[in-house]
Amino acid sequence: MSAVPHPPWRVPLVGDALSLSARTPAQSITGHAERLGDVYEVRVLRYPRMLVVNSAALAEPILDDRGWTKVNGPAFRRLAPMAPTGLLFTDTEDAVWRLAHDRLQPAFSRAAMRRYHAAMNPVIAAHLRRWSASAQPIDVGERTQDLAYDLITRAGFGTRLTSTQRREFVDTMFVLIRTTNRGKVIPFLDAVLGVNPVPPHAQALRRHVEMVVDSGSSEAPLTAALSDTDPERGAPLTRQQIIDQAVVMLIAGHETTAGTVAFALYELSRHPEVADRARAELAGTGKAPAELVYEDIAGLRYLRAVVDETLRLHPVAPAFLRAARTPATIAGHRVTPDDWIYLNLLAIHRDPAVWIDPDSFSPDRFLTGPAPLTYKPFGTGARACIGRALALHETVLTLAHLVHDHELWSTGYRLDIEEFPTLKPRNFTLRVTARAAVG
Ligand code: HEM
Repeated sequence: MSAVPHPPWRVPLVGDALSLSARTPAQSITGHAERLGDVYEVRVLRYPRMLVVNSAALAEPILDDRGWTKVNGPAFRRLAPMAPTGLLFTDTEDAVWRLAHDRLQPAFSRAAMRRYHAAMNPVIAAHLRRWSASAQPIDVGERTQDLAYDLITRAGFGTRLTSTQRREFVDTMFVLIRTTNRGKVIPFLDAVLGVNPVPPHAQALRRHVEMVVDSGSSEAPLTAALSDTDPERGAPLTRQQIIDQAVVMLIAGHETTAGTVAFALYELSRHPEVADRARAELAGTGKAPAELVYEDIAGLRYLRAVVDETLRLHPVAPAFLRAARTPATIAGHRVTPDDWIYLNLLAIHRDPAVWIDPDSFSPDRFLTGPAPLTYKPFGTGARACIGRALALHETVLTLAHLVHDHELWSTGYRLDIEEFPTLKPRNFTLRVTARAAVG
């Protein structure tokens, strides 16, 4: 059995830390693929050995929950103390994961999606009016984040926040991620110290989340699901569990969709012909975006393909981790249940064995048949994203408003991807004007 390749500069005790960028870990892990191939090993300090899987063929069997299970890597481990029972952080075998999952499921049903749709439409229209009222190019990262946070608090919880309150949450979250991410200063310092404290900002963040939950409307899907006590779904959630789930919903439910809308805007601004086709599709509905009802969104197949293609090229959650349930092999290399397997979507989604011309932005590829099994921007199996339907609906609806009512003007931006920890275009600016105002 041959040795598994690894990045250059491996150092005793420190391992491969010198070959990884603490600022852009996912991109630096991917950067080694060209030289090291479809599978290679990364060792960092006392963390388990990690096998990076870059090809669709090697990834496919690992997507099967029967042989493989989710593990939480360093990023999740650092964030877990702020919401210990949160859906994202608990083990599948942990009873609280099943309980919270079953309680939250109705918040993503078709009936719930109809409610989100009705609540989201006016919020999106109001934000976009402000985008196009700006004479200057807008900071897309800031604007998409503000919009996505407004959407999840209003449509999900029925809580109306001021822009200052929204800014406070987003700022606190950034500081929290930055301070828990001490690895950005000294890579993987947590691993050396073996500590995982609850930083002071976590208290401020939890207080904000408590306010969102307590001022929510019982009609709103997430508030209703979290406070539901139907014994059919098991024990009611405790106050701590409710706040933990709300922390996860508010963070996972806005960071990711904001990044996806931002990447879609980046691609649309570079491909005006794609924006024109999406516009033509919308014109075919005979309705303005604000008049679209929930059922109309499923008919916007081209716009949905734009979102699918955006998430293929720019999976905002760039990887997920698995471990073998029993000893197994990957490309002839033995792995044990203690190893971490890093399913690298940045590489798997561009595997030339599966995708024609993989680096080009071509939504049409999603119109010709089902996506390959290894297209997994929302993860897989029991631990796949619970918010997938909401995220897709929200992104398509936002883009519908954007392309129908606005013109996008490139500022010549060159893509630079930030990891925080989800991906987004760094310092991306764009000019957005109302279409009626275009002369
Ligand atoms: C484009 C937007 C989104 C993307 C790309 C995305 C991606 C993902 C991925 C890849 C996972 C699996 C992580 C793993 O296996 O370790 C996940 C899990 C999760 N996502 Fe999302 N997500 C998005 C939006 C949302 C939204 C809108 C919500 C909630 C409102 C949400 C809530 C969650 C939760 C709670 C989990 C954990 C599920 C569990 O472990 O049972 N996500 N997401």
